[in-house]
Order: sequence, then C-alpha cells, then structure tokens
Amino acid sequence: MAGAGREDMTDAELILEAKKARKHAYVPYSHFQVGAALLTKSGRIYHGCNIENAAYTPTNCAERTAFFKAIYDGEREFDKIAVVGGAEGTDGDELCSPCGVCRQVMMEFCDPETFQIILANGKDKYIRRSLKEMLPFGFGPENLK
Ligand SMILES: O=c1ccn([C@H]2C[C@H](O)[C@@H](CO)O2)c(=O)[nH]1
Ligand SMILES: [Zn+2]
Repeated sequence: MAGAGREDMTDAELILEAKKARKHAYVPYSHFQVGAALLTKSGRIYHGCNIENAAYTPTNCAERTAFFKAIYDGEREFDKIAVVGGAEGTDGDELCSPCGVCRQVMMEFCDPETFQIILANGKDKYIRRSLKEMLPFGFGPENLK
C-alpha cells in the first residue's frame, strides 16, 4: 500500500496511517495489535502490521513488515516511521516502542542521525527519537567498511 507521495507528511498524519495499519494485524496469540507507517524520502508511505505464527519465533513485527515491503519495491531512503500498538479491543493506550530486532533492521537502511522513530499511542500522545537515540552504539553497514 504505497502512498501517493507526500514528503511533507506531518507526524500526526503518519500516526493516523499507523493506526489504520494496526487494523491489519494478525495476532491470534498475543492479541497485541501493532501498526506502522514508514515514510520514504520520496514521500511514499509503507504500511505494516505484526504477523504472528503458531511457532512464535517466526513472528514479524509491524515495523519490519513495513520495511520489507518498501525494500522489495526498491526503496532505500527513509525519513521516519510511526508505530502504534496495544491490546486488541483498545485504542493502544501506551506508547509502543520498536523491539531490538526492528531497530537493527532500521540500522541497515537508515541514517541513525536523521531517521526519526515516532512512538505513539492510539490517542493523542507521542514522542519522536532518532534511531541513534533508540539504538546507541549500533552496529551497521558503516562498521564493515
Ligand atoms: O514495536 C513493536 C512491539 C511488538 N510488536 C509485536 C510482536 C508481537 O506480535 C506482539 C507482542 O510482542 O507485538 C510489534 O510488532 N512491534
Ligand atoms: Zn520488532
């Protein structure tokens, strides 16, 4: 679901897209629905949801679903991602924070100084942090040069 192309998309608008994505979550085990909306530098939006599995470990988080869709499409430059999550039947009452695996995937494709992560609840509260703040001393492609 790539967007029409809005580089000027505000944080609030991107959070709204993450809330829409959350409705697609497949969560028969945790009943914890997460949605993500990833904005490329070219202004496209990639939506992602968490997709669980009976064997548990193959579960894919909402953030990685959004990234992998974008990478498949050839996107390589990213601006920010909004994440909204919470128990089924709620709006998502607390801020939802990306897990370590997702932060590491972001480290592969994003500039840690400039890429912004928006942690939101389903209501009106959010904070934004750089990838560097979320993953200090991260190991990425630059370390292999
Ligand atoms: O930022 C987060 C945190 C958790 N989850 C998923 C993984 C699992 O399906 C469920 C409970 O951990 O939430 C995400 O998708 N993103
Ligand atoms: Zn994750």
